[in-house]
Amino acid sequence: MDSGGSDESLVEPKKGKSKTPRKAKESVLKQKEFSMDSGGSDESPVEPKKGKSKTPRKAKESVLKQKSPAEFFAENKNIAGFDNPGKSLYTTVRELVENSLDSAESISELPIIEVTIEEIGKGKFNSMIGLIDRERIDEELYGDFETAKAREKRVAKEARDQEIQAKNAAVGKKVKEPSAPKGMKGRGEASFFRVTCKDNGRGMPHDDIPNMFGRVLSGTKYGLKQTRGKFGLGAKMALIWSKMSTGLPIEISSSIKGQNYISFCRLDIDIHRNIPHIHLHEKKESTEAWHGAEIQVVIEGNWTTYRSKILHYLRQMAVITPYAQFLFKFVSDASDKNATIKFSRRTDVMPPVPFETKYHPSAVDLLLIKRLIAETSKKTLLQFLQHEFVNIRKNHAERLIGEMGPDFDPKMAVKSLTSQQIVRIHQLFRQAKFDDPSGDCLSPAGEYNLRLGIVKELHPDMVATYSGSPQVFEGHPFIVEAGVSLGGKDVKQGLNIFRFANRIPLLFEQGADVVTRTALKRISWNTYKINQTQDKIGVFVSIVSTKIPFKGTGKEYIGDDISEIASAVKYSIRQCCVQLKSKIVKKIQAREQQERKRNLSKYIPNATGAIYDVLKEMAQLHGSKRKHYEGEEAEILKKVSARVITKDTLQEKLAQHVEHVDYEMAMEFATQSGVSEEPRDDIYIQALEGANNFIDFRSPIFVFRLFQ
Ligand SMILES: Nc1ncnc2c1ncn2[C@@H]1O[C@H](COP(=O)(O)OP(=O)(O)OP(=O)(O)O)[C@@H](O)[C@H]1O
Repeated sequence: MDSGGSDESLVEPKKGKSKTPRKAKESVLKQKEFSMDSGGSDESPVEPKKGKSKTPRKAKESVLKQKSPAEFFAENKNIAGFDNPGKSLYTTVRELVENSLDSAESISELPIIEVTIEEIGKGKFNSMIGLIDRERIDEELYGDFETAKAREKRVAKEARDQEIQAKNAAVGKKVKEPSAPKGMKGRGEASFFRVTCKDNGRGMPHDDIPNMFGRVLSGTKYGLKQTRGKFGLGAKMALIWSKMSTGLPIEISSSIKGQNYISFCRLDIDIHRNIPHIHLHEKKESTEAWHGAEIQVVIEGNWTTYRSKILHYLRQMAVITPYAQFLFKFVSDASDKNATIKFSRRTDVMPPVPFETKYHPSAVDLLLIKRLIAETSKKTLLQFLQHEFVNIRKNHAERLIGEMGPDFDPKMAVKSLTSQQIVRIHQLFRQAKFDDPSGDCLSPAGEYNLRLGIVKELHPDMVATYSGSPQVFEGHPFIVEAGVSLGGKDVKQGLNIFRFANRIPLLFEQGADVVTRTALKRISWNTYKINQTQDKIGVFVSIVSTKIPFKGTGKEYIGDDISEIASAVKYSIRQCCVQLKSKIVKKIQAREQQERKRNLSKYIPNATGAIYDVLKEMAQLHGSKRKHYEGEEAEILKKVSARVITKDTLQEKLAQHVEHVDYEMAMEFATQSGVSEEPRDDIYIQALEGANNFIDFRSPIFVFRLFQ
């Protein structure tokens, strides 16, 4: 429990690097600077004073105060996706799962992730924190207290409602869910959950763990790299929420490949100072060869209302990361609520690991240029331009320096640049033209994975996918991939939209998202023979980038205001629609033709009857010499008289002909709509023995002969 900030357990945050030397550049722990956050250093020139400023002021509201980032996010937790207990349970699961995926992928390990949500009853929770369960004494104090009169009224109303429902059910009308009784005051009983997430990822350096989990805005993913995490916030928000709702600390176990111990850390966060507050931090002997992390946090939540969202999230995550294995468990004292769901790995093909890239000159602002100058190891301006940015080669850098003016020189010390000179560089970066960043550093899900996911998830009748080439917004490369499906199981009529950003499923704030808006407003589905309201349309769009322009830190949607992204999304969806259109048109044509042939069969008896009557009449005329026929006609009439051609033979021939045409149409139909929908024919491989130097693949309708 929170010991109220005992000094012995406080870890002095280490700026930037931990003691342990690390090789991998991308895992260097960084913290975002905040003026308030002095990191506990005594040299800090301005000690933030809580409460009052020196100047005496009368008006209370004008008292100057500062907040730490942890305090800010604790007070505004909704902007990080922690709006209410249910949503907080969902966001906690997703933050932990996304960290696990990032971690396993960063070492090219096929992810194996186990998520357990254990429901903790009030009694168990109280005993965990050493609180004695108390019986209610004064019932009237409680929000759910009802007077005898109110109870009577409620029971009568419930009885009336039940009667109406029974009547409705009897006449087949839709039965409404009974609403919760009104008039309850208070927030009701809280539900508590222990959330555990275990992975087989990179693990964390022992000394960095406290800052990674106990200092808001610290993480290893601030560089320009496609990662799910970005803000250095998610895990800390789970801890802040646990501190706010249960007061319990977070527990982290971690081991790095080749390490012979497991780091264990139990900590909470000093919200006012934004530093970790360590309860226990130790190295345990390890006998197993496990590497990865296991994070455990106890929070208030609401499983009933967010169950489907959490499962939906995991299912969609399994769609976009089919190379990962997820095991989800819900454990409760009520055994009928228990559930175990395994999302098995469906492919071993993992997209390549995205790599860190440098800034594009058009993506930097003044502040960033200053930071890059302060951090660079390069000595001269020329080296700085050439090595700290993408798409500036040596001679290009020289030309740019020439353009900056007479007080610039390729050999000048980059650290000696004045503020004005930096502004000049910035101005030139904005005006000059540079090649677009290549997008090599990105790792999209891939058309194959996307298609696999769609087919697995929706079992559609038709699907088309498209993978766009890298594009750029504000100097950041991005790639859009899309899939459009028609039909399938559990798909509602109209548009069913599935959004992914840096391989994270986005489930909330759908209405304002660029994908939803594009699909709803900018695609004229009719043009592609798709009925926007009647057809069951699945629209999948996955965007990857070194910077996903999420609205808010909750990573719930991408706004519709970045024209480059909006038009790339539109283009990708349209490309899928174009592919679908040709399939749809052919399918319609084939179906119409097939229909025509079937109609023909229907008329065979009448048609043959009529023809045969005419032939018989003609044969009689020909036989009685009242009319003379020659050649082929005479031959036919002779066969009619000899009863070689009868009504039955005619009918048979006509039926055979229609059957034949129908078969051809069916074949064409099968080719167009995919073999999976048609009965399959076996094909046979000829035995290898024998003198032949070829292998035949035989089917009733074709033979493939492969020569050796
Ligand atoms: N399961 C894990 N395995 C390895 N490292 C982890 C794991 N979970 C967290 N970390 C480390 O802790 C850091 C902080 O995680 P946190 O979730 O707070 O932020 P983030 O993932 O960097 O960004 P975001 O707030 O956008 O999710 C990460 O950058 C990562 O280095």
